[in-house]
Amino acid sequence: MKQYLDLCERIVNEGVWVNNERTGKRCLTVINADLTYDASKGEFPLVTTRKSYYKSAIAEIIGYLRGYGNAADFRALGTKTWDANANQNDVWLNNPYRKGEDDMGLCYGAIGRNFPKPDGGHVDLLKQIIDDLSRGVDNRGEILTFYHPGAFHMACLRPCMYSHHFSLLGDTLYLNSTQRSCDVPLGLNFNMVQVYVLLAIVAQITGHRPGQAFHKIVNAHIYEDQLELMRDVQLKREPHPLPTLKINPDIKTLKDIETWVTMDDFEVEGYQFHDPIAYPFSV
Ligand SMILES: Nc1nc(=O)c2c([nH]1)NC[C@@H]1CN(c3ccc(C(=O)N[C@@H](CCC(=O)O)C(=O)O)cc3)CN21
Ligand SMILES: O=c1ccn([C@H]2C[C@H](O)[C@@H](COP(=O)(O)O)O2)c(=O)[nH]1
Repeated sequence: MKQYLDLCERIVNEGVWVNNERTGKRCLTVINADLTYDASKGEFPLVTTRKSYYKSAIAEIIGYLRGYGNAADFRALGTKTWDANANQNDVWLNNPYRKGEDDMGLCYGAIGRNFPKPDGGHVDLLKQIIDDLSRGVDNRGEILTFYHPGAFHMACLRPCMYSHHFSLLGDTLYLNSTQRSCDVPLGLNFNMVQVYVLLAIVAQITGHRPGQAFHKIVNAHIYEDQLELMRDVQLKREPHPLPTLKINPDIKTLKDIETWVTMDDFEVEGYQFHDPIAYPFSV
């Protein structure tokens, strides 16, 4: 929690105003932040200085792992967070590749689970990684990437947290996740949860102990219409101790994640939080 609040303070104190053409808004911005979550100690990185909707965040990452490319599938899993990008952005609404209501196009898991090969066909990057890690193999390239510049024109948004690199040391699993662009009040609140859950659940289904997750952010920003709430409300609050996350131990395979897992399989214990803050969202 301290590293999140330190990043927010740093943006407020040292950030530089940058015009963003896509949203038409100005963002107070810093470059480079490195956050670490220690899953071996069960340090679940949940924001406590406002109510955090962690089930919604977990639904997003499970949807990516399932290869979803449709906001209705995300809603069925428990999050409405893709509705706006799928259905309210004029550039995407006018894109000839958009396949109707709720389509998000080729992004996130829709790419990573079905990555096009230049010589034809596709690769399921996640399945390859799970198969290797389950055999105790780390080939030093266990990278789940959602980043395909050749598909950007076929998606509602480029992936923000675009790369997840797994490593094995003995029986401990590590994760390095990289994010190119980060909406710190809204997105990061979710992304921290997602990095932790990704490490914890992949460790669980491949039979390893979760170690540390290293989360690299390149462009970290606060939108102009979020600044006052962050500076004058959220940053004035005292954080509570971190809660712990319990994942249903019956989840044992990638197939389980793909077929029956719901948000009821994730329980947070000991979550103390301050009142909700409704930050404006930029489509
Ligand atoms: N501008 C922007 N910021 C983001 O963080 C973001 C995007 N766009 N587009 C793609 C996804 C969608 N994400 C989102 C979208 C909405 C919320 C949001 O509204 N969160 C509220 C309520 C969540 C709920 O009730 O489920 C929050 O208070 O956290 C969070 C992340 C993260 N991403
Ligand atoms: O997981 C996510 C997804 C999105 N974001 C934020 C970061 C930016 O504010 C927008 C995306 O805009 P771009 O113009 O494509 O950079 O969404 C996030 O923080 N986390």
